[in-house]
Amino acid sequence: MLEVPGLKYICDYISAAEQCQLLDTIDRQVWSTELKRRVQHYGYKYNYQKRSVESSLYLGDLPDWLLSIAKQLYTDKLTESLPDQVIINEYEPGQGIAAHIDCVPCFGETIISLSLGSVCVMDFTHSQTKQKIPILLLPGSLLILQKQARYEWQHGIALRKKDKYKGKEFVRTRRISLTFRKVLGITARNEVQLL
Ligand SMILES: O=C(O)CCC(=O)C(=O)O
Ligand SMILES: [Fe+2]
Repeated sequence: MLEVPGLKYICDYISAAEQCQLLDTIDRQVWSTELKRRVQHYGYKYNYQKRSVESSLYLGDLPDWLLSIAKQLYTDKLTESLPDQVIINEYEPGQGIAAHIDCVPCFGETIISLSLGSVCVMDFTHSQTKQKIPILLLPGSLLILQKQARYEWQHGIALRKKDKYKGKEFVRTRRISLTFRKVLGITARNEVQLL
C-alpha cells in the first residue's frame, strides 16, 4: 500500500449496517446511462467529453446523505477542504474504468473513493515508469489519493469478472463507489450569487 506515495487506505470506514443503508439510498436515486457503467453525479456534473466541470453544471448542494459523509471526511482531516462534488459509479462484474488521472484543473488535491459491494482490485500505474501496483479494495473502505498518487499515478479497474490478488481469487459481484472531490475555481456561493 505504501508503495504508491500519497496513497492511503482505510479499512471499515463505515459499518456494514451503514453500507447497506447507503446502498439502499443510492438505489432509490436516478442513474445516468451516459456511460457503459451507470453513474450518478452530485454537486456538479462532470462533462466526460470535455473532461471539465463548469459553473453551468452546478446541480445544487450535496444531498444530506452525502453531505454527512463529506463532513465526516473533512472533520477526520482526510481532506483539506469540504468535498462539494460526488460521482457514484456502479460496476457490474466485467465492467471497469480505464486508467486515468482525475482532471487536474477541475478538482482539488485530494480524491477520496468509498467502496461498497464487491471486493475489487484497482491498478495504479506510474505515468512515466509504467510501474504497476494492484490494490485490493474492500467494501466499507476508503481510498485516499493525494500527492504522487493523485498526480503521477493513473488508477483504473480492469474489465474482468474476477480478480487475483496475492495468489487468491476474488469473484466480482456488483460494486458501487462514491468519489468525493472539491471542485476548483467555482464555489456554490458564486453560483447562488449568479442566480
Ligand atoms: O471506482 C472507484 O473507486 C474509482 C472511480 C474513479 O476513479 C473515478 O470516478 O474517477
Ligand atoms: Fe478516478
